[in-house]
Amino acid sequence: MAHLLEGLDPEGYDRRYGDRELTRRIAPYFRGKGRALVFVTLAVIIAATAGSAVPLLLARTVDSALEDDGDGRLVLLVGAILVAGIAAWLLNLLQERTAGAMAGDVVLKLREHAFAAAMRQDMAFHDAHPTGVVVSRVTNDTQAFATLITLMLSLLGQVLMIVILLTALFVINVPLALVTALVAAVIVAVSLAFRRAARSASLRQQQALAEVNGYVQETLRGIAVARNHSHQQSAQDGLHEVNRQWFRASVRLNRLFSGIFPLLISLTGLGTVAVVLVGGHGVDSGSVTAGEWVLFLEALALFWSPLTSIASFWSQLQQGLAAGERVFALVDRESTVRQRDAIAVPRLRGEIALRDVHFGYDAEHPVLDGVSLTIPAGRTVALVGHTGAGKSSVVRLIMRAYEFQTGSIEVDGLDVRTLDLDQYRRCLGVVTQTPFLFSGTVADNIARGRPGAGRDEIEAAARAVAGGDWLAQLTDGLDTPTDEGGRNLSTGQRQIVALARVFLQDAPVLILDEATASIDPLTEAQIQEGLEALSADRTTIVVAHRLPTVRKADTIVVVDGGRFIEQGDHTSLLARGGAYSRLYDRYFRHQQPDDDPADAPGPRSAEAAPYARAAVSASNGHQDREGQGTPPASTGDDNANRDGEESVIDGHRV
Ligand SMILES: Nc1ncnc2c1ncn2[C@@H]1O[C@H](COP(=O)(O)OP(=O)(O)OP(=O)(O)O)[C@@H](O)[C@H]1O
Repeated sequence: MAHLLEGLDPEGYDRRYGDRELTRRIAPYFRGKGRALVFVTLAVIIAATAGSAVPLLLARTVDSALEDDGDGRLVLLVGAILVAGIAAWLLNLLQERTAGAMAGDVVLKLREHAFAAAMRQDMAFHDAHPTGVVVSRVTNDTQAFATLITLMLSLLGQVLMIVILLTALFVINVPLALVTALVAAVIVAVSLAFRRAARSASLRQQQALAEVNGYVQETLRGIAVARNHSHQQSAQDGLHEVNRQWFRASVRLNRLFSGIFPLLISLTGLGTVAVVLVGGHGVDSGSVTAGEWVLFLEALALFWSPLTSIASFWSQLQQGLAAGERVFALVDRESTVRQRDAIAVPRLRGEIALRDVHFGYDAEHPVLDGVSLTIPAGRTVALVGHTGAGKSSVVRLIMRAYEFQTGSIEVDGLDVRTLDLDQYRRCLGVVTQTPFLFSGTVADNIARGRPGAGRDEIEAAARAVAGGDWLAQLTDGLDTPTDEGGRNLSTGQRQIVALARVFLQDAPVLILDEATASIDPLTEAQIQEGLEALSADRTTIVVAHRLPTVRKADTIVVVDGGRFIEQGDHTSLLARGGAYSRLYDRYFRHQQPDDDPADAPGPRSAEAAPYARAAVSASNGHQDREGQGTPPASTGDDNANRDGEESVIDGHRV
């Protein structure tokens, strides 16, 4: 059977929880529900007792009729059967309603916890685990786990009824009760043996379903790419693959369940034959009354349902337990971004220092190789370099999206790992290359910068970017609807909305990853205007792709192969005639139609190239290193400059 499950491994953070541990984890979700629990338990007990009374009274009625006890007694017995039946039905109804409400409440809380756990994970987690798979845990698995509650109660009622009836059977006739108990024991033993296999098969099936969810979600998110590159067939093939895994897991589960039922039915059939034979013999010899014989047969029929449904319960029960394991694995997963302390940071001045920071997304591939940089509060630093050099990784570390391996990052002299993470992140205004907008309106998205902000504050933030002129390009100004992700807005417009959002947020530190996608000159001018206004009095770190941003930065840091190879301002770096000068010559200069002759690249005299902002310092600690002078990602002429380029070696302190 192992080949059926090839390629379906649990996710890295999955683990097995024992039943006891799962029970311990679920118990807190019932806090404050003591009365409801007591009521449900009592209702289950009374309903099971009333339900067991029905066959006992029935047996008594048969004997009474045969013994000719009189009509009055018969009517009394029939009335008692009716009352017991109605009581059992009514209590079961009330019990199920109360338990249903309780289960719903548990789903509410569990789902919120699972969602919070997914939200607090580091970006490495989200890189490794497709969104659809995580969504499946937060939605489907929480629900599947909560159905356990109603299932357990129903099982409890059934088992209780079996215990009451079996006790009565032993009191009435021990040999016949032994035959009945033996049949029941065999059925339960077979069901229990089936338990382990069913649980692991259910787990596999749910994993496979989550894989399908994840694949479909990811493919649909990238639908434009799939279409543009005629990837539809390969996308379909990919679905076929994950769908086959789900199919194999489902077939295995189905095989397990389809095998168990015929076996259980046959066992019960044999048991009935035995009770008929032994009971008939007992009636013949006078040791058993006809009513008691009927009771034993009736009991076996009554047992059959709960005993066999123990097996069918297993299906849901195992699915519920497996789902619980998956939910708690998510809740228990520790983010790799770990804070050692939670120092309050109501407001930062904005001085940022990286000291000998080493970082890799995984252990085998170092991305940042001992980078150091100090940015005084209120200054602007532009990170420039070729695609994959490590620019975005630097800002991701400052944002605490990933954990760095060694070195330190300090803000206002405090180790970033000791700060209250939520408060710290609120101090960072982040604008990514293609900002994500939520469905709603442009105003709603700006308002996310400061929840609770009034309309006038939102309007003021919108006007702070290019005087609000950009609103005229939208169909409905601030009330223009936005699709999920902001698909109905251009990349430039999305960046403007994100800038306005940061204006409202009024964060002391601004982190901007400039769009590499082409943006029309008007929008670019508006973004520049907004950026200038925003960065005026706050620390700004820009992953820069545009000349105006680079030129205006207090310090430009050239990133190459995970190292900071040059730092200085535009004029001084041009004067050096090094890596920046070549970047400028081959990339940035072309962005400026009216080339400033003063900007012509090439070595300059030291006097002509004073390093501006002496307070900004950076060093990579790697002297005399060969670099590559290739242009950034968006130039489109990467290959032309990749090879054979002399590189500047620069480990100086500014
Ligand atoms: N989430 C990730 N998981 C694993 N590796 C990554 C991840 N993001 C980036 N990398 C790798 O880290 C290196 C640096 O990437 P980074 O995004 O920092 O470069 P960049 O200089 O910002 O490039 P670009 O200008 O193209 O955005 C690259 O080799 C890249 O492949």
